[in-house]
Amino acid sequence: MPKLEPAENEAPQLTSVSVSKIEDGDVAETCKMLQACASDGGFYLSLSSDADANRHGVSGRHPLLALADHVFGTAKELFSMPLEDKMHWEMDLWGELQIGGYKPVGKHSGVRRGGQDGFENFLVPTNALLDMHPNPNPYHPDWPTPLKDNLDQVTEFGTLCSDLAVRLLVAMSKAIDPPPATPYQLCHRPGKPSTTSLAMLHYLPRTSLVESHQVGHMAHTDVGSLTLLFTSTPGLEVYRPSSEEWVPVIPREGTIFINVGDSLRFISGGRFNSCLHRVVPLAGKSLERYSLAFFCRPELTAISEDTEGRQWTGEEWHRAKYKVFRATNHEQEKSSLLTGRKGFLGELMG
Ligand SMILES: O=C(O)CCC(=O)C(=O)O
Ligand SMILES: [Fe+2]
Repeated sequence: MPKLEPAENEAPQLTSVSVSKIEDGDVAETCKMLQACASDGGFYLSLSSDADANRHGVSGRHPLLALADHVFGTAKELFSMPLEDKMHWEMDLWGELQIGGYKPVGKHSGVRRGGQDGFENFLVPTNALLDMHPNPNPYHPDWPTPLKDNLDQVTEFGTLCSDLAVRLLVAMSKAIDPPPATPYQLCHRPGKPSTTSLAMLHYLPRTSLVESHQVGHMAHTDVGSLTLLFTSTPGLEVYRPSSEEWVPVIPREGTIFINVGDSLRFISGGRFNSCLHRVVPLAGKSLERYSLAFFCRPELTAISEDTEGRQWTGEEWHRAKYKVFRATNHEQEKSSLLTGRKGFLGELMG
């Protein structure tokens, strides 16, 4: 008998850990995080706690959350621009690494077989924000107005996300037994060129503008090392390998979701699992969804080995993976690049 989709209130819980406990060196909390990386490949990270109230002032609200609110505002302004204006920044015009620019709805496969995706996104390469050289992508000084007007906050948000990702990598490297030959953070040195990027995503409500075959976000594992995901709207699901079921990620106040990508799976010698996830359509037709995803990715020249012993630089893996996002379902099924499993697309049934 097919497994029932779990109702929200009986969802098998994904692990939740507190950032302040991890940063205070709490061994049990850090082990919980490592276990989640090895099993589901993802976990909730709570940024708010009593300890944070002391650290960050009376409100106890982590500065990253306040900045995220601001960047959501920027994203909403940006996506409300006319399509023809947004297309000036179409990601293919921007640069061949596809770590910057605008992706219109329907460019990639979607969550239903044979269909297309149901979201638009705008990617901001953090290299360009911090104006690094050499830069893998041409710097595009002429940002869309909403981004230009809020560049300081967006830059600060990217910097804080990057700091947090690196602190998590440090905690992981310290706690894992046996310790890695190269601590994970040394492949993610801030200031070194990488494909690290910040994505603003907008899942459109199902109106006449969005065809019925343009739905959600296909099942995939992320190309990089750690993804920091911010959203207040459900829709994201994680595939739990141990029970072969999709588990919903339910947004919680003061909490973000972290997932392990392919690069960290490789760097960890396969001890971590890359989180297989997808975004399914919302129940209400008129609902729309915004999310922010900070993709912490290894340095362009960092070398890691996949589970079949093949070596990749950060850049090579990135290029191989992006090709498959645009392939047909038939092509995608032939390799394990997209979902980590050959012949498994994890599409939404029914
Ligand atoms: O929007 C989301 O919740 C997930 C986005 C995502 O998985 C991605 O862009 O890689
Ligand atoms: Fe993803």
